[in-house]
Amino acid sequence: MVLLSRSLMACQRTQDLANFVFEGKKIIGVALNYMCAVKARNVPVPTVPIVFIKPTTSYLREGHPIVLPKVFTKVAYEVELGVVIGTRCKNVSKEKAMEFVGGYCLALDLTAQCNLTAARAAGGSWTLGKGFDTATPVSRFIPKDAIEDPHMLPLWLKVNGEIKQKGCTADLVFKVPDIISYVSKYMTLEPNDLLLTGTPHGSDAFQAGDLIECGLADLATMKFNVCAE
Ligand SMILES: O=C([O-])CC(=O)C(=O)O
Ligand SMILES: [Mg+2]
Repeated sequence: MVLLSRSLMACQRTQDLANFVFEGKKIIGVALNYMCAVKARNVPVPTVPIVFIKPTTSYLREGHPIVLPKVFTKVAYEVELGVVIGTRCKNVSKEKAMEFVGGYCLALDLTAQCNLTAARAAGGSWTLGKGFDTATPVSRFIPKDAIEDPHMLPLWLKVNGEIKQKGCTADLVFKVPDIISYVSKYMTLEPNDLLLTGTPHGSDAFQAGDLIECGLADLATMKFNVCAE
């Protein structure tokens, strides 16, 4: 009988679950969407949302570890408010956009920084650096009614018990209706599609063996062990 280490078994279980059916058809992210992150990077404030797509195979639920791909040397955590679309929509105005929200979640937009830098330098896409299996851990679904105002929510992230990110959605450059309205000019949003609204200042690299914990107001917390592929 072959004896497997606990972390190897965990990785294999996660790989089996890479085919998790994500109930939406897409995960859409917005980059550089917190004023504190824009200031920290010393870049101009975006004039339109910087939008990217992550594959649904990157989706991960609590109870399974984040698996860092061998090909990346530096993967960063990014804690984010996730917005779950409730009703199919296209070309919606900012005024009507909130009608199409079904709920929310706490999410991580894990990002291989080395790959992003290379991709940016080449003018290429961020697909691989943000799209690997397990790159989008998400909490349980938070019903829309549980959140009166999605732009007043504190969010935080700890690595091995040490606080690394602390922000508030009041600091978003583009608010939830701005993002829905903007993206829906280009593509139909469908029920359960997930929008990642960007991360506050403080995103940095983590590694195998780490414990990542994060929270959104008093609405959701989640934690993930990290293992190497
Ligand atoms: O990874 C990045 O550089 C951009 C991003 O997703 C964010 O700001 O949330
Ligand atoms: Mg992000």
